[in-house]
Amino acid sequence: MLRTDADQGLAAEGVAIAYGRSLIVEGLDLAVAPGAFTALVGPNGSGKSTILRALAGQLVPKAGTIRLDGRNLSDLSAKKIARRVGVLAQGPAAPEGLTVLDLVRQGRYPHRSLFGRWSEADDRACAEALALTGIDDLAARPLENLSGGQRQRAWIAMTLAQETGIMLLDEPTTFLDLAHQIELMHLIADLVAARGKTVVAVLHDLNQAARYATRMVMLKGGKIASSGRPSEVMTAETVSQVFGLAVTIITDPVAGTPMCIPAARSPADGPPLLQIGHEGTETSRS
Ligand SMILES: Nc1ncnc2c1ncn2[C@@H]1O[C@H](COP(=O)(O)OP(=O)(O)OP(=O)(O)O)[C@@H](O)[C@H]1O
Repeated sequence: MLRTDADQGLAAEGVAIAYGRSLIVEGLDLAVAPGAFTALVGPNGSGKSTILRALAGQLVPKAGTIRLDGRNLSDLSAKKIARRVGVLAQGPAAPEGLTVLDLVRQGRYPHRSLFGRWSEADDRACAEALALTGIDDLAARPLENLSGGQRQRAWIAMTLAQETGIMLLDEPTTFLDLAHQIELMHLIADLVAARGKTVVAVLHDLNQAARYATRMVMLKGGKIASSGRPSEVMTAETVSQVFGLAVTIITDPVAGTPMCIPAARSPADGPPLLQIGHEGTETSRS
């Protein structure tokens, strides 16, 4: 059969997802752009994690189809999916006593056959994942003795060691201090630009999303409110409408990407403490 670009990567077609009787997502059409960094953004409870879990094959849609490289995800084994799609869940848990290196080595599981021996390629992938996340020196430490940010980097390293073409990351910057957040965003952007990875990341920081992602998908109430390049999605009108918050969009003075500044507090709270001047500069309330 002739394969086309449409057969490569992940795509949801007419997907509905429910927890029991509550329908969370309906009529979702989302073709994940191959070789792009897509940021999934939206208010709390808008369905970001739910959609990510469905794209990872962890939730079976009530209706519609999710395709991986043209094949129905529901027809593929967990191991087959894991060779192609790496997943960083939100708040993952690990058994007590597991060291960072043990965890990272788990990332190689999808590449091992039943009696397959640990290979040099496995070692190299783990070493590289530890180095990329800057946690080589923590390799022997049990996970439960680490700070939240160190633990989060260990989980990211495990996902990297999996060496998949597609990575689905649910709030990867959770627990990370600002410097490590920026480092991680650079790392993701580099993996996409230099290694052709496809990344979908749930992000709460709209400005980081607009700065580093090449595409944004903004959700509201389980539906796509807007999708496209950050400059297309990050408009004052869309952000205000989706988040119910008046905002001003200025140009990020460093990256040149759209940057969202909340323009006012709720009217009940009185006038804003800070107002945005015409040139995008902050002026204090007098
Ligand atoms: N396991 C579950 N069982 C029942 N309802 C759930 C479950 N997980 C999520 N939900 C509900 O589904 C809706 C979407 O949740 P989801 O976690 O996908 O949102 P989100 O956009 O990722 O939110 P947040 O930004 O707060 O992480 C919410 O109303 C939530 O209460």
